Amino acid sequence: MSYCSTRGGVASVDFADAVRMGLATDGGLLVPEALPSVTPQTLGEWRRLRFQDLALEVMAPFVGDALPRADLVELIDRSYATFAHPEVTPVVEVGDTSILELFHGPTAAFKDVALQFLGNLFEYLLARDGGQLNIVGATSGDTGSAAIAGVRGKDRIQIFILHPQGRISPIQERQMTTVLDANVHNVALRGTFDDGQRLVKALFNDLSFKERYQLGAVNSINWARILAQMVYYFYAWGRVADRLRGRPVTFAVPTGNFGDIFAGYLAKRMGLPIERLILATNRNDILTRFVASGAYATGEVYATLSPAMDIQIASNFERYLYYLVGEDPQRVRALLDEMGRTGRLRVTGEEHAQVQRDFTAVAVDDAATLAQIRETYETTGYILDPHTAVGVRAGAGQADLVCLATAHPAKFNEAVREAIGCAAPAPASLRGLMDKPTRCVVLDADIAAVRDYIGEALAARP
Ligand SMILES: Cc1ncc(COP(=O)(O)O)c(C=O)c1O
Ligand SMILES: N[C@@H](CCOP(=O)(O)O)C(=O)O
Repeated sequence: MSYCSTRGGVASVDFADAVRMGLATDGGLLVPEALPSVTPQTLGEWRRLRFQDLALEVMAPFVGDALPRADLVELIDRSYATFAHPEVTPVVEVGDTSILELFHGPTAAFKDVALQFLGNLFEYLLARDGGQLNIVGATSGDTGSAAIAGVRGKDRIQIFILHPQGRISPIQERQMTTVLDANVHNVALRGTFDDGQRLVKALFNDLSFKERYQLGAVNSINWARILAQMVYYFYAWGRVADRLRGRPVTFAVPTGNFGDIFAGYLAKRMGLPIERLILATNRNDILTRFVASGAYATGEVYATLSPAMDIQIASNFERYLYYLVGEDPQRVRALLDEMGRTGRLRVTGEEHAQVQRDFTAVAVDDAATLAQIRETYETTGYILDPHTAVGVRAGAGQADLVCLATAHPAKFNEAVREAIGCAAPAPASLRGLMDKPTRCVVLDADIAAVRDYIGEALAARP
């Protein structure tokens, strides 16, 4: 399997190089040169596989010859052994809604599904091929701690995580800043998540800096993130397939950077019978407006009760554009140039009609988020986290629905308390964090400040 860039400047890269490259060197995002198809017969065989065996089947064609199959098996088994649930990502019935629980990993959010795997994959590639990796990532709260948990204490890896100061939940902040391993560097940025993501991309686009410091990516710009996230769409379908009796499934996906729902989109393109993908946003509704109007136009970022989705520029939107315009890199470049010049881009009427066939988009504000947490609790006793509540609300009334539960509610107990008057019990991984010592620096959202900090931190290493 080979990978190419959405902007046409990189081609024929194998899986291992795609993972190491992170952002493509032409500024685009790496995508498979051809997507494998899954036949109904294969789906039938996959239906009853346990999560780890299914992960192997889904991932193997994308990994190709870059890793021996036995090594991939070992990586997958080790990555999911850290999950607290034997099924890894179970589907539970809550009233008449199926909830795909993605929060049983070490940091209690869906990011663990990909980042436990990616951390082990980086370690494997470095041990096999040599070299060092200096990870630079941006987080709106969950990627950061999951990435840190994936690589803390690992040889040959340093990790720098930028989070927006004061814009993530207290628990999310502590999950990162209480990790005191020498290879972990937390930065609170005076700015928004979008500022952090812009800086990370600027550092990757500075090719001499990227090469000199051997930068690696843990955000969903890294293809391995999307690949690992595809697995649970197949898994969830397998869990509900008997009940559906041949009807296609609909997924509701709380969306910010568009990585999670994009994985579902690719699963559908591969042949998974998905009727609708419901794109659920909070008040930061740039994607919802795009689906409604065909115009993607940035606006102000609002702080909401689902802060991990307080995002304007969704990284993986570029990957979707690539498929929407018929895998034409020139067209992708033209649309992105328009975006760069004017702050907005517009697709054609025909493309817009396709967008509306691909997604149903719903924006859910904080009041409706709280109402959903309350309603679900009162009718079923189940506590939703605010991001999941956005998805459940957006999917209300849809038949054959599976909602992705992207975080454990105890990560957002301020919102949970406001909704139901009590807190969600915390899993062991979230207990005691507020009493631990922390380490973090505060920087301006300025490329020179971040570049200097990384250079100095790496120079100071023994
Ligand atoms: C809890 C939670 N839900 C949903 C999302 C949105 O996912 P994505 O950015 O892949 O669209 C995020 C952040 O990515 C998150 O942390
Ligand atoms: N919501 C995310 C934002 C980063 O998204 P990613 O999927 O590209 O890593 C977070 O929690 O950090």
